Amino acid sequence: MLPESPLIIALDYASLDAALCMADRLDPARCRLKVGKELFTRSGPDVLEALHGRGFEVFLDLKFHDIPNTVAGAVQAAAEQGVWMVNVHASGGRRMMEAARERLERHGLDTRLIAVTVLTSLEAEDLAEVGVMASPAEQVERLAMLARDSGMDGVVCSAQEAGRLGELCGEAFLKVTPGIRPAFAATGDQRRVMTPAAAMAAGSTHLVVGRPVTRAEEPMEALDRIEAELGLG
Ligand SMILES: O=C(O)c1cc(=O)[nH]c(=O)n1[C@@H]1O[C@H](COP(=O)(O)O)[C@@H](O)[C@H]1O
Repeated sequence: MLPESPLIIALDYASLDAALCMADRLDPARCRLKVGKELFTRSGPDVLEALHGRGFEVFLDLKFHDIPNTVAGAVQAAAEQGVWMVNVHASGGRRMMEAARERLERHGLDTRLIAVTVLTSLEAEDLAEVGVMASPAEQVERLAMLARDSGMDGVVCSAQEAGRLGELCGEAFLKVTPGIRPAFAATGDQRRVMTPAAAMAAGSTHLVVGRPVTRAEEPMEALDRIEAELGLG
């Protein structure tokens, strides 16, 4: 792993075969991989074993959100399968996040544990519809501070919020930012987006990139262009 590579490629595929086909075109020295809900629900832990076997570090993105005991058990199960990072929803609250942290510590598991703040697909009107009257930026700040105080290693947020969170929660607090759109890629369903270089300049520690690489006609070329933009490699 290039220690300086902040890139996490989202393997959002409907089958293990399709996911491994893409993984085989990527290089574990140049990126980490993210396994999300669709792929994991279809393939189960086999996908983790297959990716670990190919030398990739994996972010298991299942965004757990449930009562504390249930989330702690799920986080433990993920960590015991050797994943590099796992996440929960910060809106699950302090006791849920603390239970997850405590469970990892009790079992000596060093998987990074981060919390999702406000999804990058949501805008102010969407929050208002679910009864959150704060702006996305305010809600992200509130949830990030709660996540830090509850023992999380960092948060998932939009790059637009990463700078402010650096001031509030410190540089070492991880800011994992999806909604990354290089100039050559379509925005799609994302709302709060930024280019890779702008996202790093804004204070992101890791960039989650999905379709701009995985749907590109030449995924490696897309990765090359992002690395060039970031001055990597
Ligand atoms: O937790 C995430 O990774 C995540 C949080 C969020 O707020 N927004 C978001 O897009 N994601 C994930 O980041 C990836 C973005 O993929 P692309 O939009 O294809 O680049 C998807 O796998 C999403 O599930």
